Amino acid sequence: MAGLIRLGVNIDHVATVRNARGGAHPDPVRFAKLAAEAGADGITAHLREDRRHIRDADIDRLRAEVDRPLNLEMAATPEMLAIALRVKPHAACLVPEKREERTTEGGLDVVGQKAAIAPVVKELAAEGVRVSLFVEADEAALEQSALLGAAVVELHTGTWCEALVAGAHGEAAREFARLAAGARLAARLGLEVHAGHGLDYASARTLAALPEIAEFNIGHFLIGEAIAVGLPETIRLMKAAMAEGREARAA
Ligand SMILES: CC(=O)[C@@H](O)[C@H](O)COP(=O)(O)O
Ligand SMILES: NCC(=O)COP(=O)(O)O
Repeated sequence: MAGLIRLGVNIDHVATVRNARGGAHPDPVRFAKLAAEAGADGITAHLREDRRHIRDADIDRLRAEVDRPLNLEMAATPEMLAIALRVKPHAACLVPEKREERTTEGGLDVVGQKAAIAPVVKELAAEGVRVSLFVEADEAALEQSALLGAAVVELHTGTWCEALVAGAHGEAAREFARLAAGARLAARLGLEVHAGHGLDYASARTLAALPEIAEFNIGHFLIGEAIAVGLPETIRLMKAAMAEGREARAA
């Protein structure tokens, strides 16, 4: 039987909530520590070029304060490369980025952009950073990823997850078959196989059956669920604080 799949917890959207008010609360580093205590195998954070959620200082603190491997998601740009070489995360996952997108919309064009990606992979690897390429589960992308010298590919699961949520059964079945074939090919090419984007309990359960997959990176769903699951206790603590204030006044 294949070993257990590692879980990388993406804390981007703690920072999204923090930034909505421009203050320091909630703190993504606190959530990363809680995730680590709860069994997360790694922490993932995407430092977008527009800094819409995670910021440079978050990355520095995640590296310094959290006792789990940090997977830094980044565009393959000179600015991000300089940051990664300074921070030296455990891993760097190169992802495509568009300013106007709400979230990552697909895999990296490793074939069309190989000239730009190759030196980034090389420099990171030379500094001991494990390089992962976030790609579609397609033959050309996987073969090119191996040629580029990446240690890992993270298969983009977003299209499959969207089809599942929409109840588009035919498309979901085709996408799952593509992911399964991609995972097999990537493993044959000597790449470690990760998967992520849009995963929830149901899709993670289904995808975990693929024996080649070593790691999932999951964020948006986990943070959304954490708000729901954590709300009752938070309300209890707030009511207790309010009652204590009243009692103190009466005393
Ligand atoms: C690369 C990927 O699929 C995501 O982890 C990415 O970080 C999504 O970006 P947002 O967190 O900004 O939605
Ligand atoms: N690389 C995928 C990731 O880190 C989390 O993606 P999502 O669960 O926030 O969609």
